[in-house]
Amino acid sequence: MWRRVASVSHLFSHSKSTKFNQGGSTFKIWETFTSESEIPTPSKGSPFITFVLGGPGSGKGTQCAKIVEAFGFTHISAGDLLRREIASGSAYGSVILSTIREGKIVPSQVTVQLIQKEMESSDNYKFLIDGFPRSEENRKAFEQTIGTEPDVVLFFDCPEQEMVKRVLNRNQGRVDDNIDTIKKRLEIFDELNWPVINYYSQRGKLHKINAVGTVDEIFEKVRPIFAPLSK
Ligand SMILES: Nc1ncnc2c1ncn2[C@@H]1O[C@H](COP(=O)(O)OP(=O)(O)O)[C@@H](O)[C@H]1O
Ligand SMILES: Nc1ccn([C@@H]2O[C@H](COP(=O)(O)OP(=O)(O)O)[C@@H](O)[C@H]2O)c(=O)n1
Ligand SMILES: [Mg+2]
Repeated sequence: MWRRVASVSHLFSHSKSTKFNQGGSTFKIWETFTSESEIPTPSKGSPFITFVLGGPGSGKGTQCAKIVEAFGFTHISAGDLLRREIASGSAYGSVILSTIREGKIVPSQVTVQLIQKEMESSDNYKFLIDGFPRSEENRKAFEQTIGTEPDVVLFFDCPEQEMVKRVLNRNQGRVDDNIDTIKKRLEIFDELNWPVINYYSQRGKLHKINAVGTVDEIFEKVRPIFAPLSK
């Protein structure tokens, strides 16, 4: 199993701040530009962790598949792990299912344990953790249990209308891909996601990517972030 050896500092040559309103409060996020940010050098023996954030239908899973192909990451989708848990008939299955149906967030303890098991059973050291953390609670639980922070955080920024259109056309038979659940998921995303984004933005780890365009166009914005890594 891998063990974290040392953290590497992150240098960002360029950043700007943007103000936005959320629930009546004003937040300021520091944006870093993907083309001008540097990522730490990964080494075998310590995990290189990328969190992949974005609303439902923003294209996280689709871009993860491209990153895996180009850069040899192991893709761990929190949603897929939870759906697998339901399908396996586990004791947590029914509570996970009703939580997903309501568009809410499964208790972090459950999700982090599933992610930890996947990481520990992998021979790889480069991980894409997709759809996680979806809340500050998720983020803190990961840090406490795994004992480390991500090296890179991607945020696929997509307008709501586009996300709704994509989710309704996804056609994977998911219980949460219907208009009622999508509305709830977007509300929860809006409420819980921004503090996480803000946190990583302030730590200089956030790469915000405009998720509108073709899959290939978006991947061309992702590619330079990982270019220093070999497959
Ligand atoms: N850039 C894109 N333009 C149009 N449709 C897309 C794009 N990226 C992904 N999709 C489609 O949108 C749906 C949601 O994509 P997915 O990768 O599952 O998003 P997420 O994991 O963020 O929910 C899928 O049907 C996918 O094929
Ligand atoms: N960290 C996470 C990730 C997903 N989930 C649940 O799983 C659902 C589906 O997550 P997903 O990542 O597969 O969804 P998409 O954003 O890919 O559409 C979420 O709406 C939550 O109900 C969670 O509770 N906690
Ligand atoms: Mg997904």
